Amino acid sequence: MATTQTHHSVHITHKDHDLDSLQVLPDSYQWVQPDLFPSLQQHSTPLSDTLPLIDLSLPDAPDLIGKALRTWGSFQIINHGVPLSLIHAAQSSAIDLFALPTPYKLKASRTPGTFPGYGIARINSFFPKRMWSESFTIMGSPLEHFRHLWPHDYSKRCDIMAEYDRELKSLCGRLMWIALSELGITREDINWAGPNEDFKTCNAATQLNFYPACPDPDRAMGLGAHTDTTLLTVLHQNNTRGLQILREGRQWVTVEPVAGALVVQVGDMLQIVSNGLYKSPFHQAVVNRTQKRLSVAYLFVPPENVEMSPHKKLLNPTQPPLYRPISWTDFIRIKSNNFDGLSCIRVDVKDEKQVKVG
Ligand SMILES: C=C1C[C@]23C[C@H]1CC[C@H]2[C@@]12CCC[C@@](C)(C(=O)O1)[C@H]2[C@@H]3C(=O)O
Ligand SMILES: O=C(O)CCC(=O)C(=O)O
Ligand SMILES: [Fe+2]
Repeated sequence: MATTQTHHSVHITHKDHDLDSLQVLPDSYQWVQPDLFPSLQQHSTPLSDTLPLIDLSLPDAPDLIGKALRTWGSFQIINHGVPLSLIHAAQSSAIDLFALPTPYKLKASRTPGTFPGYGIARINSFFPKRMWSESFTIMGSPLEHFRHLWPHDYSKRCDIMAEYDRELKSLCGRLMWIALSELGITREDINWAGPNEDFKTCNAATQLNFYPACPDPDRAMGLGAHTDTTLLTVLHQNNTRGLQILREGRQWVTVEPVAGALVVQVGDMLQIVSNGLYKSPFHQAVVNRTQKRLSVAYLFVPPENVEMSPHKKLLNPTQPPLYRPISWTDFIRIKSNNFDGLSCIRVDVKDEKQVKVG
């Protein structure tokens, strides 16, 4: 069961395992599925569904996106405008990074209490066992870290990541307006989209995730089930399966890799703004015996210190706000101690009648 207790540090030290070199799965990696989804066992009829794949260049895209957001909280897109060459360049930097000798990677480790750098996922602290993965987080410029990793070759790689950030930020801005207009929210209704109303004042992190081939994949977990603390997450996975999304709280559905496609997911902050009409789906990444897997996730978050709240256009006496206003900075702090962050900011049922709507 995921608890608020920290089981072990999320900072890698030289004593940690080099996953590539292990022939058997150590006990510390033998995953215990948390008791988070009790209904998973009760339903034996499979939902024979696949995640919607939407062509962003077609006129019916907004309508299809609206439907996918209300049901899955996720979809894949093609013809999204992000150059494939750029996606591949980012991916190949990630491949090079994780292939570096461990001492190099450790020189670029996350410092405690901060997000950027090399290490293991923040959510590891909520689970009793270790996850079969490594990650590198970029927030702002990766220059200081990249200088350690590639002393002679960091500048070109910084440029690629800066370009990736620009392209993905502009895609996220487009997707935000589609998601909001499907709820009847227009440009006049949002005061935190920035001077050009393109959400460029939002922040973002690019997370490189690496899952080495695993000697005992059925008993291991790449990245445990979680929801993202974002408005939107836009993810590219290489051609190896692994990402699974929890459908209707009752079945894990594998997201099939589609060349050049990007997976879009609702994060907790958009669940708050949409007052629960869009839900951030639980997702996890499983591993396999023969292939290494790589994903590049773009985590798009609200501007700093701006409170997000259920949008007033969505509220009425029968639909009161479900969450109290909160900034990303305060919410990520809550989530660092609580696995289920949203339940901490839910407006109590008994208080609901007293909340003024308008
Ligand atoms: C912008 C973000 C979002 C973060 C924190 C910060 C930088 C790294 C992100 C992730 C990426 C991997 C899953 C996650 C759960 C994790 O452990 O680190 C994410 C987390 C969150 O969504 O809460
Ligand atoms: O590797 C994946 O497919 C999932 C990554 C993920 O969930 C994340 O980075 O937040
Ligand atoms: Fe995630």
